[in-house]
Amino acid sequence: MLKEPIAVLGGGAWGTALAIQLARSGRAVRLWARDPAHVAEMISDRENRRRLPGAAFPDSLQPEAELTAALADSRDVLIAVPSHAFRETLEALRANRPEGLRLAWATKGFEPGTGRLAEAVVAEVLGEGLPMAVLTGPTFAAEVGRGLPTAMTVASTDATFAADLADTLHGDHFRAYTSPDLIGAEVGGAVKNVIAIGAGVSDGLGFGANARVALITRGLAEMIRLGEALGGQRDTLTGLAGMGDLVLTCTDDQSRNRRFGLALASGKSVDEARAEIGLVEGAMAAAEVCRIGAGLGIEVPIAEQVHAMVDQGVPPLEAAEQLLRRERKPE
Ligand SMILES: NC(=O)C1=CN([C@@H]2O[C@H](COP(=O)(O)OP(=O)(O)OC[C@H]3O[C@@H](n4cnc5c(N)ncnc54)[C@H](OP(=O)(O)O)[C@@H]3O)[C@@H](O)[C@H]2O)C=CC1
Ligand SMILES: O=C(CO)COP(=O)(O)O
Repeated sequence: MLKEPIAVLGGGAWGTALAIQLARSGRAVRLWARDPAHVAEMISDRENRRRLPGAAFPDSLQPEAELTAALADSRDVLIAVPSHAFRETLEALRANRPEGLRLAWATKGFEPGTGRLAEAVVAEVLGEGLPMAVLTGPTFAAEVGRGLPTAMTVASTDATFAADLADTLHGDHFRAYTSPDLIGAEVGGAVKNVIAIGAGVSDGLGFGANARVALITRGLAEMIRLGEALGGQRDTLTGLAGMGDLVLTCTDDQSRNRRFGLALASGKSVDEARAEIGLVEGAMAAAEVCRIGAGLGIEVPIAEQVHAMVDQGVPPLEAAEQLLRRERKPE
């Protein structure tokens, strides 16, 4: 087990839950958040009351307000900020780049506005050749914070880095599976959020269990088509990082993406739903899934209707009817 520190960048629910899980192994963890007042609260409370209340910090977890301090003795860095803040965080990291950097991220989404995968953004900002890993899978932060049984995927281009991360995360109630398929893992985590908005809308409109499962299954088909075309593997997309996370997010109200869909179906506007729920990655990713699909000549009909509702003001019932009116075709 590695004892050298790891820095977690991002003091949201997920950065905090992962920092706690990494620290449960006894490894030193520096948790950096951008707001010094928030960090001061975490230092005195020994928990993140703003974002993950009730999950006590293990002794080896140290909140940090200064990025330079968080990175001073950590060559392993895990980014857990939202996708819209990913590039900016990489740029801050570049300015303080540790010697021998190995970079992981737990962000789920494509870069808003460009549709780039996170690994492409990493290569652009930090250069090629860096050991990279994605932490993903069906993992609600609150449940990880409470120590409830969880399984996740650690996908990496570097087998040693994957093994080091998985060893640190793995524990009595936590199973970390390794994979070499970074792209499949990334696409699964980004696309499932879009489909979960659709599942929330469907349930909110009262469509029932048949429609929900039809969306999940046909959503998986969209995810696999897109993921394979981008270079990901089918096994990854039908595993924890793809189907697992898709089912979790489409079926449980802990999901913000699902709740956003429920809110739209109840008549709330996109802005009202966002204000109520906070971060909704799928609302940003829908346009990017459509952009990537169009570029590759791949059909993504569910993502298109989510994009229409979120970005073009199409009412939920009309979007659902568009999907139902599509031509009959072989499965
Ligand atoms: N929550 C979950 O269960 C899971 C989340 N994820 C993914 O993790 C990522 C983060 O989500 P989550 O932690 O839940 O989000 P939260 O909404 O809980 O928190 C977002 C955090 O990001 C911080 N942040 C926003 N912009 C910046 C920035 N420019 N620089 C630094 N920090 C910034 C916010 O800081 P501030 O508090 O100051 O606003 C906040 O602490 C998302 O991509 C999500 O899909 C993945 C798996 C599970
Ligand atoms: O990614 C998640 C669980 O795996 C969290 O999903 P939400 O962002 O929809 O809450």
